[in-house]
Amino acid sequence: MKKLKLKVPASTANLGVGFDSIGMALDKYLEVEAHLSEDKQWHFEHIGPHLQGLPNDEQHYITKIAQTATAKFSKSMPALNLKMYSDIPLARGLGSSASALVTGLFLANYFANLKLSKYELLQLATEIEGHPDNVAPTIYGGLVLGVYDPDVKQTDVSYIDIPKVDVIATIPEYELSTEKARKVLPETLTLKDSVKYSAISNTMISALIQHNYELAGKMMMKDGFHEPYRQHLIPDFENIKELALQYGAYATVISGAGPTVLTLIKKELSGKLVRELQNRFQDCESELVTINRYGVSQKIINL
Ligand SMILES: Nc1ncnc2c1ncn2[C@@H]1O[C@H](COP(=O)(O)OP(=O)(O)O)[C@@H](O)[C@H]1O
Ligand SMILES: N[C@@H](CCOP(=O)(O)O)C(=O)O
Repeated sequence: MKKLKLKVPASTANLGVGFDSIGMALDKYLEVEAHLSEDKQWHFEHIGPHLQGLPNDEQHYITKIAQTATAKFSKSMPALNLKMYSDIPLARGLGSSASALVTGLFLANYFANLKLSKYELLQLATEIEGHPDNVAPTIYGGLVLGVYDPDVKQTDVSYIDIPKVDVIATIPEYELSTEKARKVLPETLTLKDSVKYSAISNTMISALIQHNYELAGKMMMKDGFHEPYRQHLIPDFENIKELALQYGAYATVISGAGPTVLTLIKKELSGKLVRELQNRFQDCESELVTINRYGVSQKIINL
């Protein structure tokens, strides 16, 4: 019997101005061990606090994704026995659903023998998710920029060096589903505003490439695509940002759809700030997170 082990990273999307387009993989993981189920039924064992309450049968999101992927190639997905552990809190803006989606696709790829490359898996992942900002870094690692064109179902991605900064995630104890946080966004933007915010986004990326973190940070905090509409859903956001900027942060932005708040800061200053954030915002968990460079990893074990 063969067992597949997956280690699937979390991600932080948007980085302020890169709505639905920019994301970075983080060293927090969904870890999965899977083998064929003897009784041909799906079984899930969820370990740790974050996965409690998820279904333990074929209603599971991961099962549905695996079945969707295999059906697309006219194959059938065998039932699996899965053991999962995660340190990615759900519905906090750290890409837990993208990690689950990528898990489902990698399981389908291996157990239904689809033989898809990472590039092809990314195409599939983005087609399901609708935007590549979480799934692309989750699959490839690092900082990824991407665009999905639904008319031709094509995703193109590009990479830049990971920023040489420390990253602090301030994670509230309450959940905010991406679905809810997308409902507060406007349907349209004027041409004038679209030009302004894409110019800000372009400048942010160029500054990141040049390791000019002061300018990149300044641009990140000028977002007009999503942050102004979502801030009211995260009552501590402005106070966290004010404190971080007092402590010398380059930028503080909403991570993904929130409610996690992400701060980029010089390595020399991050320790002091993370302790102060923990002290001042005791209902949140503030932690230093490192950037994951390699994306999802998989190992096959012969039992
Ligand atoms: N490991 C997982 N297995 C199954 N479903 C998951 C898993 N992780 C996340 N999900 C689903 O995704 C939802 C959270 O997705 P979402 O609102 O997009 O937030 P985020 O992706 O920012 O954590 C969860 O409530 C759950 O339904
Ligand atoms: N671009 C999306 C990203 C959602 O990320 P998540 O981690 O909150 O699922 C959005 O901002 O809606």
